[in-house]
Amino acid sequence: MVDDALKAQLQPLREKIDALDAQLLDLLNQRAAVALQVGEVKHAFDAGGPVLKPEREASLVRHLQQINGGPFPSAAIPSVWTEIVSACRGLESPLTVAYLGPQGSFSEQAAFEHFGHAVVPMRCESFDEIFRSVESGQAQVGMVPVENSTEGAVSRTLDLLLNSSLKVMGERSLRIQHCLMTQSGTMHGVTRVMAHPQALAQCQGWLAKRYPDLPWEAAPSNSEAARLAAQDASIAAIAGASAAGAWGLQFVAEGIQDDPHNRTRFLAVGKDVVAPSGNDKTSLILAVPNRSGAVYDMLAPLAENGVSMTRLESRPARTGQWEYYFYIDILGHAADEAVGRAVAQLKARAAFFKLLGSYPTQ
Ligand SMILES: O=C(O)C(=O)C[C@]1(C(=O)O)C=C[C@@H](O)C=C1
Repeated sequence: MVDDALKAQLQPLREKIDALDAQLLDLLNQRAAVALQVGEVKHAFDAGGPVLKPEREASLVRHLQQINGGPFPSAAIPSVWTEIVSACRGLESPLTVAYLGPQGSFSEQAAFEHFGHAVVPMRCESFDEIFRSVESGQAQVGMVPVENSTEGAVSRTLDLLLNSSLKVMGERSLRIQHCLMTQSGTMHGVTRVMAHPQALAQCQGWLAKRYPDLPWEAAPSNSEAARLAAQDASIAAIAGASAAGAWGLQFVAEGIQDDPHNRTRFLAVGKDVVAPSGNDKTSLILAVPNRSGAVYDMLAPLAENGVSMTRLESRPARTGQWEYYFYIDILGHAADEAVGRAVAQLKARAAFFKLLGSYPTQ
C-alpha cells in the first residue's frame, strides 16, 4: 500500500528527471558540435597549434560557479565541467598526458582530476621520462608532483624545471590518503613493505608503531609497489586506494599517513604560454649572489609592487659555494601590470632568472 503510494509520487518525478537528462544530453551534443567548430577555427589560424587553453577552461568553470543559483552545489561544478570540457576537447584533438605510472598512481588521479578522463594516458617510469616525453612532443602535457605538505619539495621535479624548456601550465592539489595493501588483505606471510620513498616517509610513524620489524624497500612509485605486490604475496604495498582497484589488492589498513591532512601539489607542464584567466599564479626561479642581504634585496620588488608571494623554496645550486636557486610562486599573471613590473625588476637584480610560467590558480 505504502509502496504503491510512494511509486505513484516517485514516477512523475523520475519522468521529469529523465526528460531533463535528455535535454542535458541534447545540450551537451550542441556544446560538443560548437567545440568542434572552435577546433576548426583554431586549426585554420594555427594549424598544429595547441587545442588546450587552460585559461579558458578555468575561467568558464569559475564563471559558472559565480552565476550558480543552486541547489546544484557550486563545489560540484569543477569536476562536472572538467569532464564536459575534457570530452569536448578530446573531440577537437586527443590530449596526451604523461605522468608517473603505472595505473592507479596519485599522479594519474591528479592528471584525471585536472584534465578529465577524455585524455590519452602516457604512464612513465620516472619524472625525467615525463619531461622528455613532453619535450619531444610525444605528450602535449605532463603532470608532476612538486611539493608535499609533510615531506616538502620533490627535488627531482625542481631540478627538471630548472633545466627544461617546459613551462608550468597549471596546478592541482590532491589529498593524499595512503593505504597498506596485500593480496589477501592480511599481513600473513608478508616479509617487506614497498612504496615510493616519499610515501614510506609519510607513513613512517604508523609503520614503526604497527610493524616495527618489517623492513622497507623503495619502489619507483607506489603503484609500481602495488603492481609488484599483486605478483608476490610476501610484499605489502603502500599506495592510494585506486591502486588497490587497479591491481586487485585488498586493504590491510586505510589512511595510514602520519599527517591526516597530507596533500601533494602537482604541476601541469607543457610547451605553451597560458594567457591570463583572471585568477592566476606565476612561478619563477631566481639565484642571487652569495652576500649578506641578497635575499632581502631580491624580494624587495615584490613588496614594492604589492605582489604576494605564496611559496619560497630553495635548492642548492651545486657550485659548492653555498649558493642557492630560489623557487618562487607569486599571485597574478606575468602579463598583469604590477606582476610584470615586479618580474622585470626581479630579473634585473638576479644573478639567474627563469620564468617558469603563469597559470590559473586551482
Ligand atoms: O574555447 C576553446 O578554445 C575550446 O577549444 C573549447 C573548450 C571547451 O570545451 O570549452 C575545449 C578546450 C579548450 O581547452 C578550452 C575550451
